[in-house]
Amino acid sequence: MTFINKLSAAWTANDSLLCVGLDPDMAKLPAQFQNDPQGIYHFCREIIDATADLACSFKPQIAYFAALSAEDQLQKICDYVRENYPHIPLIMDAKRGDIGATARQYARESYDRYGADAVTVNPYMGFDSVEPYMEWSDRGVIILCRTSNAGGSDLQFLDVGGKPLYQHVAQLVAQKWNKTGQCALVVGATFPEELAQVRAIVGEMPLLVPGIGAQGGDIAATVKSGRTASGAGMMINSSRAILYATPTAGEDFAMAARRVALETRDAINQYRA
Ligand SMILES: O=c1ccn([C@@H]2O[C@H](COP(=O)(O)O)[C@@H](O)[C@H]2O)c(=O)[nH]1
Repeated sequence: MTFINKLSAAWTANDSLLCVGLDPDMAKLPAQFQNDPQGIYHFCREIIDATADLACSFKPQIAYFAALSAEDQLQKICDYVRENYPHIPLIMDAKRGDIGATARQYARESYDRYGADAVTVNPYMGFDSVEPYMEWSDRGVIILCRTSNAGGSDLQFLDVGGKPLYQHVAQLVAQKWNKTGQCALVVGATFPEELAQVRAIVGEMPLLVPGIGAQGGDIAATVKSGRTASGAGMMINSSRAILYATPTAGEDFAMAARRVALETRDAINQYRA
């Protein structure tokens, strides 16, 4: 099954456009995980179990693991998702970008080592830096387009032949690079007008949309701007707001994460029609 088909099935099975981000920050983990050498794995596993029926995808951000030399734990987390929730797409947020020969090694890392269904990549080095990822024909290639951070405007808003660079990237990917139908784009929830522009350019192409939750993106505006005609088409990511939800009376961290994931999934669903 291809990444796009798996994603489409997960949207339907869990009635969800919510992508649960796995960004384990040691300083924010509950105390019991801070003294455990496998604490990152155990924490993420509980988050995954608590939210798997509410998510259309899981997105580990590789930096949080690499910074702590915890790649072994990332590998175990990926194995755990594939074994226990094989119908939920796993997106490796790596934002890689390099010459073709090196790109192929990065693709092997995400697809073969971690078994990810899709990986985020940077388009700045051009098509020959993205093409190697497409050799894995059943996997997804999610290309940065209009990122959620304010500084993204420094380059992504530059005028390129009468339109901003991010629109040029959207057009290039939709019309030229996506020959195999494996591509998706990253567009931040913090820029709903640009999200609508990208949707108009790319048709039904899936969009990974970070920026709700901790970054403050508006859910209603995000969904209205980015949905497809069928009310899907997006993986709307939230990481810190779910991972570090403050427990209320009688809850533990995983129950709190589930509560916030459920509220977020349902808030998104309100605007899909
Ligand atoms: O434009 C982008 C691209 C990627 N991200 C990543 O998404 C999550 C967001 O985490 P929150 O805690 O929900 O803010 C994180 O892994 C980023 O690296 C992004 O925010 N913006």
